[in-house]
Amino acid sequence: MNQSKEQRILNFVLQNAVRGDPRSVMETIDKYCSEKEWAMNVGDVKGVILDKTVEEINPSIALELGTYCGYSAVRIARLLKAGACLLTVEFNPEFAAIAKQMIEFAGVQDKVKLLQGPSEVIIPQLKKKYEVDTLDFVFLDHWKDRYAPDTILLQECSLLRKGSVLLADNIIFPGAPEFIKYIRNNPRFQCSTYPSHLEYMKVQDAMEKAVFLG
Ligand SMILES: CCc1ncnc2c1ncn2[C@@H]1O[C@H](/C=C/CNC(=O)c2cc(-c3ccc(F)cc3)cc(O)c2O)[C@@H](O)[C@H]1O
Ligand SMILES: [Mg+2]
Repeated sequence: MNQSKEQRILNFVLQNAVRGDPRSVMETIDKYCSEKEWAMNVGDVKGVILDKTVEEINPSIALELGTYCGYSAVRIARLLKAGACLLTVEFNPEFAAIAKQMIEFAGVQDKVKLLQGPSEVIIPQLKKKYEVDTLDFVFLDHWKDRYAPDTILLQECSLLRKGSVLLADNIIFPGAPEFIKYIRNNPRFQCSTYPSHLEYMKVQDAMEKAVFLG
């Protein structure tokens, strides 16, 4: 049975990146996906916006929705301080298995907990099963029609506190119109937009930052 694109990306990293070096893993994925096969990683351009947001918040506990191959999990985890943790949620078992290997190869496994399952099941489990109090940072990069319902669910589960920061990928392309409508008209969020470009393409995209006001 021939390999999936995601398996080819992982193999390229295992053969070309430096084990234990997160930046080398990121650069190797970016190289493969810009030169050989496009894939929906946040990428090196929007990745800088993600980096700056994570560095600004310096989160103790972060959540990512949509692990995919683990590119942004590695990107976020490499910036986390000692003792900080990224919880990343992925419901596709093949992608979860690939991401697990990617995260371990990069050497950030001690900072990352990969939770396999749909976000609407995992989010309500975060407090009791995963001992989360509130989240400092949430990166939304899963199915775009899930951004709004999951943002509502995070509030219903009391997982946001005054100052919690959400960062959403792809609000221009493919777009997340329901999320934008919800979040920009919601007085409990302070929103700002970061225009950028779609990963590996000369196409406009943007990220939306939303600070929960409590
Ligand atoms: C049930 C909730 C739920 N729970 C847990 N895991 C979930 C989940 N829903 C989804 N996942 C996983 O997350 C990832 C999906 C991510 C979805 N991302 C895009 O669709 C996207 C597309 C483009 C683009 C496509 C085509 C173009 F032409 C241009 C751009 C660019 C981008 O940056 C993009 O992020 C996969 O691993 C899913 O298994
Ligand atoms: Mg994306």
